[in-house]
Amino acid sequence: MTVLRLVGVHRIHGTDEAAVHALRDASLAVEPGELVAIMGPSGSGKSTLLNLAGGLDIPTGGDVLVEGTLLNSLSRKQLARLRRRSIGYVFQDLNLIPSLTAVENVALPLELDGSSVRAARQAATRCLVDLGIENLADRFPETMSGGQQQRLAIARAVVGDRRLILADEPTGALDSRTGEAVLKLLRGRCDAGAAGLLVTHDARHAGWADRVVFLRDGAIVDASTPLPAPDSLLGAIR
Ligand SMILES: Nc1ncnc2c1ncn2[C@@H]1O[C@H](COP(=O)(O)OP(=O)(O)OP(=O)(O)O)[C@@H](O)[C@H]1O
Repeated sequence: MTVLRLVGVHRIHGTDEAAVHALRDASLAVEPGELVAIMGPSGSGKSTLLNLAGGLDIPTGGDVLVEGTLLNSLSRKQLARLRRRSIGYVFQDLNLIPSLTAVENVALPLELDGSSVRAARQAATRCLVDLGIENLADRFPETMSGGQQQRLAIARAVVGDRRLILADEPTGALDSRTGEAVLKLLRGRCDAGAAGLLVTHDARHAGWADRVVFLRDGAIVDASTPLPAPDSLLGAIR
């Protein structure tokens, strides 16, 4: 089943003269296993698209469906539950909880969703193992490098088998090698069956995606296959 579908989606912020048409008639489908990069100039609507896909914002027109469920047909409570269960976010601002260890940070969304502490810890540990970062399990975020924190944020986004992963410039200020390692984790989750949307300004990062969707002034103006990322950068870690 298509994991994410946008059908003729519009988002207008503000009203009258102050109105900004942040997204215009955007249609997009992302299937299981696909990683789609979203590129475009600053202000072209990339974050708006991501927020709408994740149910953090409501379209002014059109439909957003996650695994066939129309988001604007849900009550607030149902939407919150769907977001917790099906959608993982990785933002530049990582929002890791400093007083919790890595495994506790990753377990938290599952506990909030009603899992027992024990089951949540087990699932979090499995997730850290899957992502190859189990060595971080008992560390607190402040003792980790930026790249380790970013990998942890990805673990928290994908724990519990979330089907849709939304990443807004997830490599932030990381050096290119660490950034590529973070993208490799995202790619791996998509290869394992999740659907991913990756907002990036960097064409090399888009090289990890199956498709690139270009936005300009809120409209999808092109969709293409990305250029392969240079072997020199990827050879060592892919
Ligand atoms: N809450 C808001 N109120 C008013 N205008 C907004 C709001 N959020 C976004 N916009 C406007 O909508 C347009 C699209 O913004 P958006 O953040 O989606 O672009 P972006 O492509 O993600 O930009 P960047 O690359 O700089 O993050 C911009 O003109 C922005 O100023």
